Amino acid sequence: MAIPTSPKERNLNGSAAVAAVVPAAGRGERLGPGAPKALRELGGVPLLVHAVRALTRSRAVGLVVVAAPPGGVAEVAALLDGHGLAGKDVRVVPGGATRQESVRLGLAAIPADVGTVLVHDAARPLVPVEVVDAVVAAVRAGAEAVVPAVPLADTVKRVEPREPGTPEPVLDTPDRAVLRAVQTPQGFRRSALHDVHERALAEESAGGLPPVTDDAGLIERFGGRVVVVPGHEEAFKVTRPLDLVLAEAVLARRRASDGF
Ligand SMILES: Nc1ccn([C@@H]2O[C@H](COP(=O)(O)OP(=O)(O)OP(=O)(O)O)[C@@H](O)[C@H]2O)c(=O)n1
Ligand SMILES: C[C@](O)(CO)[C@H](O)COP(=O)(O)O
Repeated sequence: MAIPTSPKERNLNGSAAVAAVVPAAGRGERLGPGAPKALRELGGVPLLVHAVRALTRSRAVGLVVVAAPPGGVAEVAALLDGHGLAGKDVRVVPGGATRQESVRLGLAAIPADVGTVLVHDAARPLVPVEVVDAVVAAVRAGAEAVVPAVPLADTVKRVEPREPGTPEPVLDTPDRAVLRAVQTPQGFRRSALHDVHERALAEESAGGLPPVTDDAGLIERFGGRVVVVPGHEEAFKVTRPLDLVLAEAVLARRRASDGF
């Protein structure tokens, strides 16, 4: 799949019109023992490189800030340069102890005049560029926060959690028609995302709420509005070993159809 070389969109002063934060500092415990998940390979290439390439295929994305495992900034920067991303505006900063903190640290490295920010998991290596562009378009059309999502294939039940292996009482079965499985990149008006991360940080010192699992959750927590746009089944997150098997199959199918 060729990466278009069209010029990136810039603001009047030449800065990136859209910037993306890629939280990549997780350990990947659910994937099993090994390197940090972002550095695990898919088709011989680290997941992080696939994820950054997926973002840079969008003409709109002019800057990518990667939140790397703490202590791994130089290694990640060298890795990205070694995979043909040296010419792109890709910066690397140390991530944090949670995904929320990693995003906040990545956001802090984005110039103040960038108006639209994406947040995309390094663990979602195969997101099609059409999803990236659709999220950007929805933010540009006025949405404060936008998440790509897909309908659920399984029924979902709310339970009373118990220790692993102990049967869990079912509380209810939400109507699947009103549920969506949320993906990334999530898109935001930069000011909105910055404000909610700062508010969450301020509340943390006062024993605030637990970290959110997605950035749109912070917008909701502080009363903002989030809208869903269609995601894509290939934008799944590599979390467990079977996900890597699926990702290899998807990548092989793409390479076969693209002739390389
Ligand atoms: N402290 C953290 C934790 C997670 N992430 C990133 O957030 C994304 C989604 O998180 P997840 O899939 O949970 O990754 P891990 O935390 O690495 O996985 P696990 O929970 O299995 O350890 C990943 O790209 C991960 O690198 C991060 O930047 N900083
Ligand atoms: C942000 C996310 O990918 C949306 O589904 C998801 O919440 C990340 O969860 P994780 O446990 O940090 O992987």
